[in-house]
Amino acid sequence: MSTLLELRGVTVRYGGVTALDSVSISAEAGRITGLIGPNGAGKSTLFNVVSGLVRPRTGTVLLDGRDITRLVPHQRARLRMARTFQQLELFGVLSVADNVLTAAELRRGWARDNSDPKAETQAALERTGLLDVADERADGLPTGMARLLEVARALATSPRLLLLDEPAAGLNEQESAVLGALLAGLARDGLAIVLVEHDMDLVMQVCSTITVLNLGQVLMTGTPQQVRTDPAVLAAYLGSAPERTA
Ligand SMILES: Nc1ncnc2c1ncn2[C@@H]1O[C@H](COP(=O)(O)OP(=O)(O)OP(=O)(O)O)[C@@H](O)[C@H]1O
Repeated sequence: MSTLLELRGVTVRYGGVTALDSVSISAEAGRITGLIGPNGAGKSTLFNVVSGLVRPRTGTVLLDGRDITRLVPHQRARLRMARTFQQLELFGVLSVADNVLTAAELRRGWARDNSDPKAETQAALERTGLLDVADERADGLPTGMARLLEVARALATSPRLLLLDEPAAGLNEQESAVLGALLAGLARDGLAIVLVEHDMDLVMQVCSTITVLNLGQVLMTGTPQQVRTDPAVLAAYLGSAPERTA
């Protein structure tokens, strides 16, 4: 598998707070890379650095070997990276299908190919199991489906890198399992996925590699099994998430 995304020595400071301290992490095509850590560890900041919303004080962001550190967000999106947010960012009054179509049309606007936004929308809805609710208003969806819609919208831009910020927040066990199966399938199709998630069962099940951040630093990078049993990780969580699944 080839490395698609690489961060090298990325440091971000907000005033006196070091949100990321010389962080290096990579994500490969065809794999789900987990990014976990206690609240305030720097996970959202790292996503902001990758998507271009925050410029690092030092360090480099590479996509497919190309230095994209200085590109602004829309330039990066055109390089086919998509992101979902912790807070749902749907257009509530639009239908499920129109939420996805909006993204597919945006993509059509910048991509120089003859993709059909309607067909892309259909495919994304089918992939995420939302065809049956295509005509419903987005703000009427239960949380589980709304999270899937966020993923569908990201998929409609035909990404090769997908950044997911807590996609399982508010989902029950069964919905998380559906999401996990969807993400595993997307990775099998070649997508590089970076998953920030507090649902440790999901993270441990679908990720091939996990990086643990704590107070802006990489505590460790390893397989789920290595992370689950690492004393420093357990200490950082002070008896919370990871060891529950051990
Ligand atoms: N815009 C900002 N201004 C000042 N400090 C910030 C800003 N954004 C984040 N921080 C600080 O940077 C650190 C990292 O925050 P970040 O939101 O990246 O962590 P996180 O791991 O995503 O946390 P959570 O799991 O709670 O979402 C925290 O100390 C946070 O208070």
